[in-house]
Order: sequence, then C-alpha cells, then structure tokens
Amino acid sequence: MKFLFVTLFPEQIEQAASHSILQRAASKGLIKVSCINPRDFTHDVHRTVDDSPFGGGAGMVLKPEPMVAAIRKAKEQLPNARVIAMCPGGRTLKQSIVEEYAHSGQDFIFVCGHYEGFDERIFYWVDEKLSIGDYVLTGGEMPAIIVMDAISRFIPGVLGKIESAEEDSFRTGLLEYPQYTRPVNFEGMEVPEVLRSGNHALINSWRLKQSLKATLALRPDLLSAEQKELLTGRLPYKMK
Ligand SMILES: CC(C)(C)c1cccc(C(=O)NCC2(NC(=O)c3cccc4nocc34)CCCCC2)c1
Repeated sequence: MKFLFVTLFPEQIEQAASHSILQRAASKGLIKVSCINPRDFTHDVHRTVDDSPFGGGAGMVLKPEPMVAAIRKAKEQLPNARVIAMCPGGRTLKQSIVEEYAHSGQDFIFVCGHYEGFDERIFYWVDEKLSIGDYVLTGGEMPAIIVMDAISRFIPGVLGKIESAEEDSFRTGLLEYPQYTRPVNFEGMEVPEVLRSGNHALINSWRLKQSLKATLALRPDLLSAEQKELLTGRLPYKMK
C-alpha cells in the first residue's frame, strides 16, 4: 500500500515513518511512504506557497497553484489513489472508516494543511475531507500520519504474527482490561491472583468484566443499548 503526502514538511512525515512498526513495514515493502512538497512547484525567488486572505483577517492561506500542482503530480504517480484532505471540517475518523480504507485496496494521497488553511479551490482536486477530531492543531501532517498508522495495522504482515488487526483485542470495541507483567509484586502492588491461576475460562471472564466495567465508566458511548442494559439493568430509554 502506497501513502503519498502532499506536505510542506516532508521531514515530519519521513521521521514518523522511520520507527518501529511503520519502519519495519516500509523496509519489508508492505508500505511505501513518499512526499511531494508544494514548495517545489513555486517559481518565484522566495518559493512562495502562502499569501494573505482576500477579505482580510489574520494569518496566511495556502496558495492554490503550488498545492494543485503538487496534487496533480501525486495523481500522476498514483492515478487510482484516494485523495484525502486533512481538515477540521472533514468527517471524523473512527475505526470503521479505517477498516473501509484498509479494505478498499486503494493507495492514498494525503493533502496536509498549514497556516490558516487551504484556498477553497484546492478542494476541487480532493475526493474527501477527513478530520481526526475536534481540537485546534498547527498542521495536517500529524493527522495524516495517524491515518497512515491506523490503516497500516490492517496490512497483512505489518503486525507481528501474534495478533493481526482483524482479531485485535481492540476489536471487541470495548476499552482494554488492565494489563500486567512481571514482577508479581511491584512496590507493594500485586498482580490480581486470577491472572496467575492458569484457569483461562476464569481469566477470560475476568477480562471481559473488566473491559465492560471500564467502558461503562469511561466510554459508555461505545456500549450498545443491550450491553448497557446487561450492565446496569437500566435501558437508556423507556421501553414502550
Ligand atoms: C472546531 C475545530 C476542529 C476545533 C477547529 C475549527 C477551526 C480550525 C481548527 C484548526 O485546527 N485549524 C488549523 C488546522 N487544523 C487541522 O488541519 C486539523 C484540526 C483538527 C483535526 C484535523 N484532522 O485533520 C486535520 C485537522 C491546521 C493548520 C491548517 C488549517 C487547519 C480546528
């Protein structure tokens, strides 16, 4: 799977893909990460990529020419890729979207914003807008890296043999149960006895109960109505 980033800061992308699982995936040829810098499509001595906004206002807007020239070049290199502009107004990323992307068999061109954002005409060249969530950021590079990370986990061979993203323990859609490893006693805090019992039926039910308890307490929105009812004996709405 190929990931092509249209970005003014290629080193930020290259750095993110040069560690751990993504680095190994790249060296195994499972993913290919590359960048196209709009600054390479400027023709003035200052290599200008941004300019003041029409209508006034603080900050600078990304000029359309360098961005669109870079996107065109990207589409030349990856004609069938999905062109995704990372921006606050996009649909919010969630695991179901990651799975949709991972199973689409497509390559990806991520267009990353900076300064005050894109000239609106750039979006003519974009298939869709995507956001990683509602907080103010300095650029679209880290969001694009997050999307690449999440998609890459689904590519066969990227994760160790132990677990693939499909059977992931995260696949329950619940929060993780508490995890422990050696030592048994750390500064007076002991590992729960059940986890050392060797009784895997008991361990699995303990883990499921812990996941449900944690999810109910911290992220009830992840629970289905039935799961909530099972846990609390109360339905979030009055049954007729
Ligand atoms: C209501 C809300 C979301 C708080 C909001 C409202 C208005 C502006 C922003 C904001 O952050 N503007 C800056 C900007 N952000 C992003 O690119 C960005 C932000 C969040 C999730 C993202 N996912 O991908 C890209 C994302 C980076 C610089 C270029 C202009 C965009 C945020």
